[in-house]
Amino acid sequence: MSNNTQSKKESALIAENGPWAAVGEHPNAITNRFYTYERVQEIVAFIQNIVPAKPEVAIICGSGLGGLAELVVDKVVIPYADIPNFPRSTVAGHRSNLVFGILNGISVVCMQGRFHPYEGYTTAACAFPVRVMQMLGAHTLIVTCAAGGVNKSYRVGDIMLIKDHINFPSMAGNNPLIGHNDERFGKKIRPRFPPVGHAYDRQYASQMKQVAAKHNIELREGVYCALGGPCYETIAEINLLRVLGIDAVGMSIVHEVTLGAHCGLRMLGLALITNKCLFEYDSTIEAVHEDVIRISELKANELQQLILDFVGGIKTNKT
Ligand SMILES: O=P(O)(O)O[C@@H]1C[C@H](O)[C@@H](CO)O1
Ligand SMILES: Nc1nc2[nH]cnc2c(=O)[nH]1
Repeated sequence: MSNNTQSKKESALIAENGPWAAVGEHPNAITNRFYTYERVQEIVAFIQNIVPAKPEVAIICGSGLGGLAELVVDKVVIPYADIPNFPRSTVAGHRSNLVFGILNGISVVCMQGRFHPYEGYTTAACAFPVRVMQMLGAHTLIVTCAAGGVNKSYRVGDIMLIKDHINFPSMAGNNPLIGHNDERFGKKIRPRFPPVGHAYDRQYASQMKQVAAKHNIELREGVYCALGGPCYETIAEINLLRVLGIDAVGMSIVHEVTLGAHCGLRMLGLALITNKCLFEYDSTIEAVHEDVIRISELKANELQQLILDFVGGIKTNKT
């Protein structure tokens, strides 16, 4: 059936039966109807056939930060393209691999490449791999990303521990949990209205601060906000974000953390400040993705050191 015929049929259905016939037609609801619990189970079974060992920690690598996965030993690499119904990353600085193995003594799975809404994926599609990784056995999710520094005191190359986030897409009605709430995702019953006020684990945050202090790495702590992208921000937008108390701005993480909270993961977030945001109209510097990747790769070692040490300190969960 052509798209046109399909939408004519849907319109006729709504005209005949009222607006409730459209329930479930939000793009995220459609995605969630596709990535059902059973489909996630199928993907998990496919992966377990290749890698029987359970990962404990899931790591999502941000722009230019995929090198972390190279530190994994006893590695098994599964290209996204080989996994049934798995999306592919289309952005420079993001490879498209799931990397399994051991990182500083703990079993991990790394997403070497993430999905962003500006690539054309719904936020539900961008985030659904979090459910896959949780179902594979992960109890912890570490999200990393490149971000622009909104806080005027931040410098290029700073690493920010994410204390909290502002999910602008969700505030505008684009939350990855829109649609049917399948209570089976996660170990407990997952609620229709999950709390996210403590999505970033406070104990993990203080452990990360200790790791940074040990390595003499200055760690900022602040609020990350996600916008839809792919444009970088206007000067007026940056000034607005600053008034709102936002420290760093990016185009990812928040939908992943939302699903992570829904399925009960303990989470830690790190943003690498790859560029200073524009505040002044007479400034001539503009953000460019090539610079974002260059700075990420330049500072990757520090970020990797932090994560390596941090995961080494996570108590193995044998339950
Ligand atoms: O995947 P992350 O959030 O690290 O990537 C950021 C946001 C855009 O994808 C890109 C812009 O340069 O970097
Ligand atoms: N939205 C946004 N994302 C980024 N990712 C890296 N730098 C930036 C930035 O300045 N703005």
